Amino acid sequence: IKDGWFREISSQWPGQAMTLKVNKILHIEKSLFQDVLVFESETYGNVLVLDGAIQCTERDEFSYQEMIAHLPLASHPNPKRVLVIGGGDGGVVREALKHDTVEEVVLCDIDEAVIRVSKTYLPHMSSLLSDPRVRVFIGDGFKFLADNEGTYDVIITDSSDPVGPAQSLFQKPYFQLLHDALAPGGHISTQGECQWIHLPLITELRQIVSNLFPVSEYAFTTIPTYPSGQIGFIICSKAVDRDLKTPLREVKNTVYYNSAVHKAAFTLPEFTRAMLSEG
Ligand SMILES: NCCCN[C@H]1CC[C@H](N)CC1
Repeated sequence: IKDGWFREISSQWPGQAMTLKVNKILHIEKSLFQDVLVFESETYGNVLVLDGAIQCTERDEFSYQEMIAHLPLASHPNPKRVLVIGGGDGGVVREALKHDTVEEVVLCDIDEAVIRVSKTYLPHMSSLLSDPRVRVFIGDGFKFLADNEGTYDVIITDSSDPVGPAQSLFQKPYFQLLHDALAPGGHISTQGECQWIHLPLITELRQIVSNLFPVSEYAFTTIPTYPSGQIGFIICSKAVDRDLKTPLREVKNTVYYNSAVHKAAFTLPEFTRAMLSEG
């Protein structure tokens, strides 16, 4: 932070950096896995930063949390058991609980510091971590998945970037574990980075999932504080005839997501569509 501005400078998005005006630094910590920073911004509320990358801000987090959760959940006929890998801030858990069919949400995040810090500084995201339908585990998602084959209707991987603790969550072995931990007809969604910056990675991910799942799609949403103002999602189904682009029911109490936005999210610009279809 220099002259009162936080700059999201990273080799992952060379030559560009989102900058936010800082009112007050609220928390700095080096956890077992990453550098944790929370600051109060002038115009985006409290901001959580891990290893220099913006994870969520109070002002725009709902876009990402709603879309990564409702795209796989609203297109699933009867999701009861949901698993969130990562997502220690609690935003995805909050969204999953908006589905009346959901009986249980299990969260597995490797870093207890993220959960602890979110409870203090991101109350609107973390408050439902204490809901009776929620169970929280601190540990490696890899191991958790391996111990829970054929169990979950929807598994959401709400991860940081493919550098540091989340690196393994962008590789083939992880997607195989996701596939095997799903109940029949299950869905996954994963944080799918940005088409303006990570198209080679996204292409690689699409190839991995198209060999594992009968149905796989890429969708994206707009979100001001992520690099280039948007973020994508890899959405897959184990059911051969499932249409992930069609919501099967309305989701109430959302701020970004609705059925029209659900369908539109899968409409890709030509440069992305072409790259992903060539593979
Ligand atoms: N719930 C936390 C969201 C984490 N996802 C982010 C996507 C964009 C990345 N540059 C940083 C993590």
